[in-house]
Amino acid sequence: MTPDLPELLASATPVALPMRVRFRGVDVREAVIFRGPHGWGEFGPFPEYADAEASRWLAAGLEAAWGSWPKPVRDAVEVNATVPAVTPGEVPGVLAGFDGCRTVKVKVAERGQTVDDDVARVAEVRALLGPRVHLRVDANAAWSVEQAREALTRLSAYDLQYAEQPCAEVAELAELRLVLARDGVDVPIAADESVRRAEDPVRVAREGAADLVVVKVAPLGGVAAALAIVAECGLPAVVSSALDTSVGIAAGVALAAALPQLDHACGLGTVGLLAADVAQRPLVPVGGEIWVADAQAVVAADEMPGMAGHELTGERRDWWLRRLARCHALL
Ligand SMILES: O=C(O)CCC(=O)c1ccccc1C(=O)O
Ligand SMILES: [Mg+2]
Repeated sequence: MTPDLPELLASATPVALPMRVRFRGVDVREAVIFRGPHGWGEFGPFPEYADAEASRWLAAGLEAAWGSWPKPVRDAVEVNATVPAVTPGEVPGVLAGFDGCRTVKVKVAERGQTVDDDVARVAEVRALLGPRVHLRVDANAAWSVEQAREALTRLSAYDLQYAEQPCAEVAELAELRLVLARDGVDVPIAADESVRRAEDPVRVAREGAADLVVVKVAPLGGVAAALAIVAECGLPAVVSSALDTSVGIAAGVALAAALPQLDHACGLGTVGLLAADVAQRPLVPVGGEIWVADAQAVVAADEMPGMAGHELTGERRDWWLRRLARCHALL
């Protein structure tokens, strides 16, 4: 499943895709796209990640291009809209990129903002979409237990499906679950960073610190590895993206399609946050779903015409190719 380095470098193309909306503090998403005998793969660990962590992202890309994926057990995957930490006025424009989505994830606890900003954003989504849509929030580990208690108590007025990674530590998540239960605040807790960036991705489940787990193919080292982690966790799973191009999203769809049980919409609509994509037919939700056959078609395509005009050059290109080589050496 692992090609030698020259074989990998032969097709490796570092690209930079502009974003429609700033997300995670970035407005250009960079990644390397390559092609193996089975199709296209993506390597796009965030720039600040060290090589050991980034090499798992490479393993996932190589699984797509040189390996294979488990058999799908469903034809389509329901997808959520993802709303970055924008102002209420920007919410309609963001939602317009997510056709037919009946679940919305709203980013909260952005640095430099307040709980009032979060409440205003969540209230705007609820007001625009009505009571039938599922709303979840994602704090990306930014809150203390006390801050999470206060924020989620206020946000629970808008009926939340769950709160994703409200605090950083497993022990904090466990404590928060007890505090919310004691207060009668009905907001389930999902673990994201506690799974994808942890030494032991199953610990959060073992310690009863989450009601469900968010799983991402690239940081967990591939579809097969992520499937095994979900099985070991024994909790409901939500597949999410790492802000990938359509190539990485296709791997997420493969995971979501192979899970024995899938009861929640998945965070795989994020191509809608990009202003450009590599694929001929970008893998965005239609009617709130992505079809597994469409994801398979992206990976098997002969060409990635969207790469044209977005190839990195010079220092940035060299940086990505050197990083790719270092991570390859770690596999
Ligand atoms: O889950 C989603 O709706 C979209 C993906 C997403 O939020 C995300 C994308 C890139 C990096 C981190 C995250 C995150 O879930 O924290
Ligand atoms: Mg998250």
